[in-house]
Amino acid sequence: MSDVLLNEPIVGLAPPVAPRKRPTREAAELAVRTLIEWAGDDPDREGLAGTPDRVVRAYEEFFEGYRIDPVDLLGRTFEQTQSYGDMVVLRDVRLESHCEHHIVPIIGKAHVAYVPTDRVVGISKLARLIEVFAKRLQIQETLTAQIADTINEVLKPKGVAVVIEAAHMCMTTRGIRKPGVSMVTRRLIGAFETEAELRRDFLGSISGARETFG
Ligand SMILES: Nc1nc2c(ncn2[C@@H]2O[C@H](COP(=O)(O)OP(=O)(O)OP(=O)(O)O)[C@@H](O)[C@H]2O)c(=O)[nH]1
Ligand SMILES: [Zn+2]
Repeated sequence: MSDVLLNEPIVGLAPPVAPRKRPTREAAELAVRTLIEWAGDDPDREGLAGTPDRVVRAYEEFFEGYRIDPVDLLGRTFEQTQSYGDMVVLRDVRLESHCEHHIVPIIGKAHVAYVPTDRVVGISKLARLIEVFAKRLQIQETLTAQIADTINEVLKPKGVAVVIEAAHMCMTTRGIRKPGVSMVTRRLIGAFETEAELRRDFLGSISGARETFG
């Protein structure tokens, strides 16, 4: 099992939208048709006739994160009426992404925590933020860092922690073919990095974390 520690900033915030001009839908469908032919099948047979259209529509869902601005998403915050100063944890958020090397699924879960200052964010926005970065071509380290860095830069909390545990289908269905392997990445910022007790509380509060991290 890989356990990658990401305490040094390795990436800045990802651009909110893909920087490149998109090719046309027709060009994308033609590319799928080429891959079908390359795989050895007939793209004109009945069962495959609608497949380029379906694949392009599936890609729109898989990669919708390029069209959403993560900073904008976290922009709406609430002022606290009481001064809640403890951590807020969102755990076991289902995560579906695609690896940038093979474009096959990465499936797992994310745990996110932050210690608010004077403003809090709607918890659904944290789950949406995970989606925005997951619905792009990723490696798990970058995904983990982008989620944590965005929360840190937009909310400016006392601390942020992100842990992702995921299985990479490029390791289970092809290549080395090792089922049952999870990759675990984490990024701890601010109080989660400097305060051992807070870190322990967080790791203890996420399912499986105690077992994984000791
Ligand atoms: N660190 C990291 N590696 C990843 C991630 N997703 C996939 N990989 C790895 O990326 C590597 C790409 O290696 P390459 O040698 O270029 O590709 P490949 O020939 O298809 O490699 P194999 O998967 O070993 O067959 C592989 O070792 C994958 O397991 C990820 O999120 N983080
Ligand atoms: Zn891969």
